[in-house]
Amino acid sequence: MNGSGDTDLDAGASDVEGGGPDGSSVEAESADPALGAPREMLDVREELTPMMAQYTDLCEAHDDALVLFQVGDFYEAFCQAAETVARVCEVTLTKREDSTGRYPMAGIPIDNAATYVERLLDSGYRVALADQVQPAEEASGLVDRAVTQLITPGTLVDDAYLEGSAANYLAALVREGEGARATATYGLALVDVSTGECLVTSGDRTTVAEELERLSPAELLTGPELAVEGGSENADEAFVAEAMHTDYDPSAFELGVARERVEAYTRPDAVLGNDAEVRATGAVLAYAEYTQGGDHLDYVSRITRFDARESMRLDATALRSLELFESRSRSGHTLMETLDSTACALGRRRLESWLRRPTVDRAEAESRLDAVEALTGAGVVRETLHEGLREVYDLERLVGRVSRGRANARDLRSLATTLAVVPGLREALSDLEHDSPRLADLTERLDDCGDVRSLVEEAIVPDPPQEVTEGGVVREGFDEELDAIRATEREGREWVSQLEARERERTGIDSLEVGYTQVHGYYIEVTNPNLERVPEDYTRRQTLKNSERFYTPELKRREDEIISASERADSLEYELFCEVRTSVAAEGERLQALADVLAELDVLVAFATIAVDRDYVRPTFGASAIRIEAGRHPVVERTTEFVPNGIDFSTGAIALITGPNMSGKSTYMRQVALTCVMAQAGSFVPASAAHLRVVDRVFTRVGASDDIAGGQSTFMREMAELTDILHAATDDSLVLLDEVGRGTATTDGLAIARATTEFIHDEVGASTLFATHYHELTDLEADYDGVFTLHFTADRDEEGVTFLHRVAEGPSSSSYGVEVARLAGVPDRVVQRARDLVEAAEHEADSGAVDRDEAGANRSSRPAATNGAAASTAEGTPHDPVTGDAHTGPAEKTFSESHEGRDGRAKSAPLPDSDSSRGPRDDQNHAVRGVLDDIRSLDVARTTPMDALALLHELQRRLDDANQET
Ligand SMILES: Nc1ncnc2c1ncn2[C@@H]1O[C@H](COP(=O)(O)OP(=O)(O)OP(=O)(O)O)[C@@H](O)[C@H]1O
Repeated sequence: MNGSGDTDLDAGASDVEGGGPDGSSVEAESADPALGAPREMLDVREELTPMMAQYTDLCEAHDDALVLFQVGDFYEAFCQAAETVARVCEVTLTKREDSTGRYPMAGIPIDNAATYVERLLDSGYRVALADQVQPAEEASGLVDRAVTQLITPGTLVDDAYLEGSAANYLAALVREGEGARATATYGLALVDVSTGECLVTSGDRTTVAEELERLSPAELLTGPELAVEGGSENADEAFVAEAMHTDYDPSAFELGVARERVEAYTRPDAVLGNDAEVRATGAVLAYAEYTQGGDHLDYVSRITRFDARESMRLDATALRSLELFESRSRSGHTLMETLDSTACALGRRRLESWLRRPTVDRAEAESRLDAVEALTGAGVVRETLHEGLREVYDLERLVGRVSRGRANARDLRSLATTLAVVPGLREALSDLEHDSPRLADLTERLDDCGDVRSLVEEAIVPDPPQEVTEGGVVREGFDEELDAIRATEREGREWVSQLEARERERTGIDSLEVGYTQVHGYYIEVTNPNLERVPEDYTRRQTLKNSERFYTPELKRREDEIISASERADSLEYELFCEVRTSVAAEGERLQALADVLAELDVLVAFATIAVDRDYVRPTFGASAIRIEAGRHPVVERTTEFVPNGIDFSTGAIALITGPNMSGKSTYMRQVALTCVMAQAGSFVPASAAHLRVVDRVFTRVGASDDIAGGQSTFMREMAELTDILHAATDDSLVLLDEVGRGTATTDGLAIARATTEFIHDEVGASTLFATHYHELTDLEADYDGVFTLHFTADRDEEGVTFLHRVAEGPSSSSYGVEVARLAGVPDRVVQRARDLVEAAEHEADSGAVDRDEAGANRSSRPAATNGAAASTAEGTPHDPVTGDAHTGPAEKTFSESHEGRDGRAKSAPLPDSDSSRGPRDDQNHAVRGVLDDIRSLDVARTTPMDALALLHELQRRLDDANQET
């Protein structure tokens, strides 16, 4: 372990934080008494026993981690660390007493250490395993101990800690460039220490923050420039990562140091990337090395630079609301889980990566789809490939272990088993090579690494033991010297095994027995009554109650021979095993390349199998608008009898969707997005036909109730997300808006919804699905060519409402909100009262509509609509967001209604600063002046986007109020 120098954690950094993987912050490490040398031991340092002095030294050298100190079969912790271990691991707190004092002590059994270490990791600790690195019998006094592994959430390598096959990333983040954050370049590097995968990207703050969220590392290192006065920049919303935050040695982030390290991991002609990328990569590799014992990590041989624009952008909100990897519903199902019919861990990780980053390269998507199509038509081949791939072990992690010198003989046999599968896969694929260039290429790249396989199969026994130092690992015939030693050992044992019969015959003692004990070795046992018949060459070894034990000079000689042969065989076997492991490690790159092919093949086979089993169709890509026929939601259809619904954006880019609650609007919108994600990942899609265009980004603003996190009001959060969408969406984006504007007053909400639709129509052009309970919004269809309406239907009879989950053209007439309330169990009296109110409102609306039509004021003209929110609001009818009922009334009526309080009284109170002697126009001018003054006095440089939004909202409200007062 390299505990000092340039790879040491910055011990002096008092702001080093240990945050739990759950993102919870824990005390600064320097303040956590469980870390570092125990104070009570430091006080008596000179008098400490050698073992306690060793413990103190190791704690001091690894003060970023909780040190677990091997004492025989246990890992021990002392003092405050013991108290923490006892509490977190729920083990007994005991005491250790010596001449210097009594120290709290807690121990965990080494055999079962993983369970306890995991608990410590979950509590936000890094764990340093201080192992005995010298056999106890060789030590003349104190046994040597050293930290052999630093276990941190982002650098896990042991299957016992890693959750399934998912990637586990350590990330480093840096900022390059002085000046405003907005103009700086951010660099992000991630490494999965278990597999050697390394990803690097850079870009502006938003892009990099998004990638950070998308790849969701378990641990995050930040460059020193990101630590700002009063806390870390990571506290800033853009970089909220659910990762443990580690401040690492700043020198590792220095450009020169980082460049040197990155160069050691890349080919001489490799393009290293910009300074931000180099610094982030250098730092992430330095820390990865540090945790793994300080050595270069040979198996990290594929540093992949990527550009966020190469894949469909999906921010954390989109990932969450589309339930790609995490479910928010009770069913607990996700897209990943629904599509995961992969056969091996390699494939599972690749599937996750393809879904997390669907390609925007049409040729790449088409090439994957060609391969899937070829496989859908070849059931037997598919079956053969799937069965073969089921035998494939996690080759990437195996290679990682081999390369770190941590693989045991079983790992090598697993590797050989995996390689043995490859010829069969090649053969199966040879039938399909002509149908898909991609499959042909994969077949070509399927290197069975026959030399590696032969080496392992010749060297290692088929079912080797877990331990590699105790013999029984190397195969007969692999090494002449080993065979000779083993022959000696075998001969010796055979001689001993026949000794009993020989000696019985020679002495005439029928009860004579030959045996062996660990302590005394071989013996000849004679019971007391037969002692006088013992021959002269017997020497007494041990006296028991009823017998004596003896040895002969020949037995002693044979015993020494056997023991020395056995010891020599064990150590020679270990030596040979290590040689084999090193030879395999030297082929790491080839094996990783094979892993890459197997991973991809597995996903393609899985996609094809699912496509056939679930009746998916191959999507086509083109420049024209998205058209999906009889589309389904891939996850919901697994558990529900699903009603297919299509979408056709060729009639317009913006679909306004109305319909009762629970009718299927959200499901419908999500299924369109999921179809695009799946297609760009390379999968067939759940539909009868799908013509798609490559989507650069999916935006979701879905659900108003679930965003209270982050301390912002729901509405603020909703508006912030809307801001992001309106700024960043392009005409290649897909935007899902679910009830935007619901979080505020009806008038404002409708105004915002309308203005948003207009803006997307005029400025953005993105394919947009907008589910809304503001039925007034559907009027926009008449004003804008690009806007069309859809609605969900339901049957209503005396029994109540039956949702048909079927989409149809045009706006809906009613949304049956009251019936949903009834279904949900709202008391009858309330339901009945609500029905009466709805009826009354509908009645009023009907008569109003007649008036309005007669007055010729039924539709706003386009110029009026583009006047913006205030104009739209004035025209819009407040819509009950709870029942969702639509009842288009006369503009005049709506207008006056919107000024009535809940008690029905007109809101005629003057604005606080209005002068009652002034006329309405004066009031309006006064309000406008006030707004202008406020804008002028605003310090733009010091205003955050959120403050600006809030202010804008407030100013709009004031203008609205003034407008209405006139
Ligand atoms: N096409 C469909 N076929 C069958 N069941 C469906 C379909 N679409 C939705 N459902 C089911 O209907 C229920 C309601 O769907 P969803 O949440 O999409 O409705 P909604 O209109 O968005 O409701 P709300 O307005 O209350 O948010 C869900 O349980 C879903 O599983």
